[in-house]
Amino acid sequence: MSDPANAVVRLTDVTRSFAQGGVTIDVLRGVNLAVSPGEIVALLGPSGSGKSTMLQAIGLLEGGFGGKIEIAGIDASKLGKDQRAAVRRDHIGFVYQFHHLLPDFNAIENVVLPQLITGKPRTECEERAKELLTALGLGQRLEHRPSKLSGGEQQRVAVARALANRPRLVLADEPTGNLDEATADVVLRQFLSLVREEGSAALIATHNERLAAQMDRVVRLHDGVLT
Ligand SMILES: Nc1ncnc2c1ncn2[C@@H]1O[C@H](COP(=O)(O)OP(=O)(O)OP(=O)(O)O)[C@@H](O)[C@H]1O
Repeated sequence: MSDPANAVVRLTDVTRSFAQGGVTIDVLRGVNLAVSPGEIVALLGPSGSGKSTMLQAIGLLEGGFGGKIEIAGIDASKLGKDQRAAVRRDHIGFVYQFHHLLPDFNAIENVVLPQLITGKPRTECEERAKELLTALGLGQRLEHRPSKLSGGEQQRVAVARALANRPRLVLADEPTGNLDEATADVVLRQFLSLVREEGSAALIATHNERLAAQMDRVVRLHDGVLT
């Protein structure tokens, strides 16, 4: 399914090591991956295998990586901090295990804020926020603050926020890991269906084989490489 010619993200021999207490741990030992436009890829691997480290690398959140990371054809290893932030803003949406919503803002406002940064008029941002939240079944929760939402609802707002700027790539780190099994199923189904509708590509880290089976492709991180 991957087409290396127009990959949304391409990793070539990506490495990452951490030095701790005089010992060096090689977490990523030469990761290669290409994700096609619109493709949804599950990233499986046991705890500590480096899934979060890999997502942080792709999200251009941290330096210190070896190899090459290209996002939408842009070689990120050649970019400075501000340029990396611009690539992140223009092309990437994130969903984390914990929602990280702003507690003093309601659902709509949490989805509007990342859009305002791009300079879009507020009314347009609000329309987009409403559209996404309604598609996720939150049409009756638009004005609720995070503390007034259930865990599954909070996570759905986080999904809407990640998709707000129409990213070409969505990165998700255990997006339903904090939810009970039944809620996780519902939220993941809605998440995948919206990502498909929007045409974004996605790389979703999970421990859960059953959830991974709902995605287009599964890659496994083991001993620092993908299999
Ligand atoms: N900043 C850091 N400094 C030192 N070691 C780190 C750092 N970040 C991650 N590690 C180490 O890298 C390894 C991989 O961690 P990572 O969080 O990427 O794994 P993971 O597969 O996401 O695990 P989990 O599924 O439990 O979240 C672990 O051994 C971890 O201790």
